[in-house]
Amino acid sequence: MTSSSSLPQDRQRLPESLRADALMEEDVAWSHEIDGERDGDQYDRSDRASLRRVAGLSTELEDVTEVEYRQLRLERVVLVGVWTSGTVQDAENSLAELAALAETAGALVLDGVVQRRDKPDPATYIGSGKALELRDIVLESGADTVVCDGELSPGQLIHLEDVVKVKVVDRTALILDIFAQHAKSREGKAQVSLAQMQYMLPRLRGWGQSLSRQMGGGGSGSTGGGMATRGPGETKIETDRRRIREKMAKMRREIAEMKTGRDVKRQERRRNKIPSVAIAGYTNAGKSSLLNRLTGAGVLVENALFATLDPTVRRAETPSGRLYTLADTVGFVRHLPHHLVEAFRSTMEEVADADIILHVVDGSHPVPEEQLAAVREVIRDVGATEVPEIVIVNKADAADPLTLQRLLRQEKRALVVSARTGEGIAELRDLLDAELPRPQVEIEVLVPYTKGALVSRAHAEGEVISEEHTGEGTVLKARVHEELAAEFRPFLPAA
Ligand SMILES: Nc1nc2c(ncn2[C@@H]2O[C@H](COP(=O)(O)OP(=O)(O)OP(=O)(O)O)[C@@H](O)[C@H]2O)c(=O)[nH]1
Repeated sequence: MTSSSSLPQDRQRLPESLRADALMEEDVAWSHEIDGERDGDQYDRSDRASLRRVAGLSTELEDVTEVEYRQLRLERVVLVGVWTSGTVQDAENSLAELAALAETAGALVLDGVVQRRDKPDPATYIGSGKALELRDIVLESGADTVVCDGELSPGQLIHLEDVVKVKVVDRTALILDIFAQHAKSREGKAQVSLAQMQYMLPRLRGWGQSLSRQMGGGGSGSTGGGMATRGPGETKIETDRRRIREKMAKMRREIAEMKTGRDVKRQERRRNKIPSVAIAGYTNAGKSSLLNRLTGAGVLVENALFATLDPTVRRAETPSGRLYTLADTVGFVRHLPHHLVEAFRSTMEEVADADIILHVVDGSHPVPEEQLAAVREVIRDVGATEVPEIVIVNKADAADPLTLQRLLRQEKRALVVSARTGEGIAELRDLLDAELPRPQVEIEVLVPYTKGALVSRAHAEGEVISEEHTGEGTVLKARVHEELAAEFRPFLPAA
C-alpha cells in the first residue's frame, strides 16, 4: 500500500522532469496515483496535461443557492476517482477524461488521485483514510476545489467537504458547468439551466449546511478562497426551493414552445424531401471539423470538450450536385448526466430523423471502442437505431495504424478520414452520394422559361437525367420526389 508520505515525493520529483519541456509557465505536472488498497496492487504514473487558465468564472459557492445559476468557480483543482472495475488503463482514461473536462471548464488541474475500491464509500465517496490524504494534497497544492469522477449524493458532498475543507464538485456538476458555458441559443441555454436546477434542487441543503459548518467551525482560511460569511438557513433554502420549482415550470413551458418552432422547420425540410445526414459522436471527435469539410461552413472548432451544444444544420451538396442537410449535434460523453440526456433529447431528434448517421469517432484515442459504445447508447436512447450508421474514423493523420485497422475490421460500415488533412473526404462524399435516398418519380416535362425556378429545384432536390433548351422552354428528364413531381404535372406532355 502506498503511504500518504510517498505522494508529495512523487509530485516533487515529477515537475522537474517535466519543466524542461514545459511550453508555458502555467503548465504544471499532473501526477496521479492509483492505489491498490484491496489487492495490494500498486501503480504510480505521471502524466502531463497541457493546462490552461481561463478567466471569467465568477461564482462563489454560496451563489449556487440562488435561483439564477451562475457558473462554478473552478480554478485550481485536484481530481479524485474511485476505480471499481476494469483495468488500470480504464481508470487512467477516466481520470484523463475528467482532467480534460476540468480544463474545458477553465480549471488548472494540479493533481489527481484514484482509489481502488469495490464501490464508492457511502459517506465520503473515497475511504476516510484516503480523504485525509486528499486533504493533505489539497493543502500542499493550494487547490480550491476537489472534482470527483462520479455523481455524488448530497451527503457524500457534505462529508467530503468537511474533511478536505474546500469545495467539492462532482462530474455531473462539472459537465453542467461546461454546458452552461457553451450553450449559445436561447433553447440550449434554457435546457442547461433546467438541468442545472434539477441537479441543484436536492443539493441545496447539502451545500448550505456544509458551508454553514465550514463558516462556523473551520476558520475562514480553510475554505481556500473568497467565500461569503452567510450560510443559508433552513427558511432561505425552502424559499429557494420553491422559487427554483416555479422557475423550472416556467422554463419547461418555454422549452416546449421553442421545440414547436424547431419541429415546424424540420417538417418543412422533410416535406421538401431534402435528404438529411446527422453527425453524431463523442465530444472532441471532430464533428464540427467534418461539418466544415463537407459544407465549407465556418463552424467553431475548438480543442475543448462540448464546443458544440446547439444543433447546427447546414446545406451541403454531393459530388453529383444533390442537396442534403447536415446536422451537427451535441458531443456525447460517458456518464453524461441523465438530466442532460433528457434535456437534449429533443435536439437529438435530428439524429432520429436523419436518413444517415455519420458516427464520428476519434481514431487517435487509445480506445475508440469505448466512445463508440457510449454514443450508441444515446443513439438507442433517442430511438434512432433504425437509421443507417456509417462510422467515420477521424483523425487518421494522428492515429495509430493498428487501431485504424482494428476498427475497420470490427465495424460493418466504416471509413477512415482526416477532417484536418482532407484524407478520405472525397470517398465520404461519394459514399453519401450513393447512400442518400434517391428520388422516386421519373418525369419528362417541357418547362417554360418563366418557371425556371422549378428546373433549379429539380437540380437541387432530385437528379437531372437530361436537360435541353428549346424555343419553347426546357425539356427536362429527371427523377424527383413525389411533391415536386406534382408541381411539374402542368408541364407533362399532353397525352
Ligand atoms: N489531428 C487531427 N485533429 C483533428 C481532426 N479533426 C478535428 N481535429 C481536432 O480535434 C479537436 C476537436 O474538433 P471539433 O471538430 O471541435 O470536435 P467536435 O466533435 O465537434 O467537438 P464537440 O463540440 O466537443 O462535440 C480540434 O482541436 C480539431 O482541430 C483530424 O482529422 N486530425
